[in-house]
Amino acid sequence: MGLNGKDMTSFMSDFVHECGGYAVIDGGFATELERHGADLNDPLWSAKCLLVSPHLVRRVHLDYLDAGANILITGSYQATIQGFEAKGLAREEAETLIRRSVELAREARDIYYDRCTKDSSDFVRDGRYWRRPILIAASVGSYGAYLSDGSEYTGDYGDAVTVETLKDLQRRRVKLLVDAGADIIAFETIPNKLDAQAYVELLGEEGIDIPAWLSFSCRDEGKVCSGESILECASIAESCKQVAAVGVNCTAPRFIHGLVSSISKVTSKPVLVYPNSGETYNAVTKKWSKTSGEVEEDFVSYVGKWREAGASIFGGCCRTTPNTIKGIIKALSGKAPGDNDNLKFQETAHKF
Ligand SMILES: C[S+](C)CC[C@H](N)C(=O)O
Ligand SMILES: N[C@@H](CCS)C(=O)O
Ligand SMILES: [Zn+2]
Repeated sequence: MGLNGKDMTSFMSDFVHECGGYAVIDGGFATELERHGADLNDPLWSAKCLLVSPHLVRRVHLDYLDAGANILITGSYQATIQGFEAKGLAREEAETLIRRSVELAREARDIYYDRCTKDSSDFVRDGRYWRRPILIAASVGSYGAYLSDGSEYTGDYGDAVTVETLKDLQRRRVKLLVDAGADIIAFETIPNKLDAQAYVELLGEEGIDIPAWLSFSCRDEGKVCSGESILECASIAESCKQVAAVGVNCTAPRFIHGLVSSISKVTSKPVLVYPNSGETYNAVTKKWSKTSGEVEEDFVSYVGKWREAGASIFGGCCRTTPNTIKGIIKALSGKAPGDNDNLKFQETAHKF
């Protein structure tokens, strides 16, 4: 059964509360697939693994649950019907793979909970059963992600692309992700206002009955990748009651503090951040390289500042790993996952 508008708006603030004041997203999904040996030099990028190595997708989700994440982002970032059809798959097969992305994350969550129940020393508290709240966020990469030319970092789609073009790409895909049992839609790495506008319209037009978040890729402390203002983009998200959180992902850590401060000025929704490592992506070679002349401070050392600026949901994007997530949790809680005292943060809320 779906949520009503009011519940959708408060869905993530309720979840953050349930988690103990802040929630932790996973880290780079594609990055962890590559660490397990996947070759993602393909127009489908990480979505290739839904087709050729679904066991690895489940494995990566489990890696992030073991690291302590409260939110798993599915492997559907670049999984589109059109993208799979271009590979020669039938429409039905494409739709099955898109649904499968959510099912694999749900399976990982079930395996994780099952394992926790069996190894219950971390699971029983004051004689009662508790389990860490875990959400499945269905990734919807932007139109630029589908193009597979790195334009999620420029926001430049050319004049021929309209809001209708973007909605047509995403419409069926979003419904499949919802029907497969996602808890929330993660519209992510959004580089411009056009994409944001399309998502907000789509949520209303299609009567999507689960909440969504909108997360932008940004070029500096004040602008999304297209050069448009983060304030204007965040305001589009703020205007939609189905949007339960707004924030920034796949952006260099050094810009996040300023971006969170700006976003916090125009929204009462929870602000989420899951930056990348600060490296630069080459869409031709599909490889990352260190940005010349820039030295990133340790990602984790920024986390406290992001929290002070108003963020309450934290994770990592490209080139971050389960270790990054463990570091984030340590920075926020002062303890590593697995420490018993950490139950306040890690194991709150859900009572069987
Ligand atoms: C977030 S980027 C690194 C994803 C990959 C890109 N859309 C590509 O296909 O090259
Ligand atoms: N959820 C995607 C985002 C890419 S920017 C991933 O982590 O691979
Ligand atoms: Zn990323």
